[in-house]
Amino acid sequence: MISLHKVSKSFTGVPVIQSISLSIARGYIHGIIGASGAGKSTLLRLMNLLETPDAGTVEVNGQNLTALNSKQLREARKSIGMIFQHFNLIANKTVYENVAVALELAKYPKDNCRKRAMECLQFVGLESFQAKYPAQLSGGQKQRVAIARALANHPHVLLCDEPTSSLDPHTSAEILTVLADINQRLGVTIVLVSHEMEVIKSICNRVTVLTEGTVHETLDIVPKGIQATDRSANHFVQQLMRDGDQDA
Ligand SMILES: Nc1ncnc2c1ncn2[C@@H]1O[C@H](COP(=O)(O)OP(=O)(O)OP(=O)(O)O)[C@@H](O)[C@H]1O
Repeated sequence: MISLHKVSKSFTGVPVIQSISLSIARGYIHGIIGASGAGKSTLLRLMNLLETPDAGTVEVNGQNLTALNSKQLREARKSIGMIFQHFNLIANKTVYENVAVALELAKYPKDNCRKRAMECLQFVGLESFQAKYPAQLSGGQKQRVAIARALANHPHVLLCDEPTSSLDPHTSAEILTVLADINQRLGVTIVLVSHEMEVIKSICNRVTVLTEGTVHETLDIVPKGIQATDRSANHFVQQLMRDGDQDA
């Protein structure tokens, strides 16, 4: 579904992503974990070309994004939703308008906009909040609106950048359940960046461990934890799991 081939990115001459090749399988919930500054968010933003790679190619759903012009890229991005740690809602628009704006920008047929926006709000359980403003919502509700907006254009892929990091554990679990539901019921492939192993373990089928802009290891996740394929990766994952436990 997503294929990165030898992708590199530097900021002001400092390499942040170093020749990464990575595949995200269709239908998976694929976690990306690593220490602060490892390059997780940058890697995610390279998947929809919010960051332009200095080298390498990014393919999504069989389309080489790096070869597209800006109009073609705008079109391709309709099938790639994204949510963020701080929700990124528009403060002076209502809940309904926050979702509808994604449809308007994508030139969704005008007659169907209302129906589609309400469908998405219904999916996240917020249809009765349509006239409220973001400031009137809890953090979890704001993230649900952001999810509804990300779903509006029927994406094949949902990129999630620390979607639960601003939320309390209970709300965090609710949002993760919504994401698992989107994956299972709508068949959307999800990439989930988090620094918390507990978050990754709760819904991901696979995890990539990032260290200093390189892929340390990609591991399949089994219900009781992580199936490490080598001792060093196992050690690293155990360390992350201990850190996660301390956070909890
Ligand atoms: N737009 C930018 N301009 C300059 N430097 C940047 C930019 N974006 C990221 N960086 C730098 O790239 C490095 C990796 O950042 P990134 O946000 O990808 O890491 P991360 O693993 O997601 O970290 P965290 O868990 O703290 O969010 C950091 O040193 C960061 O300061």
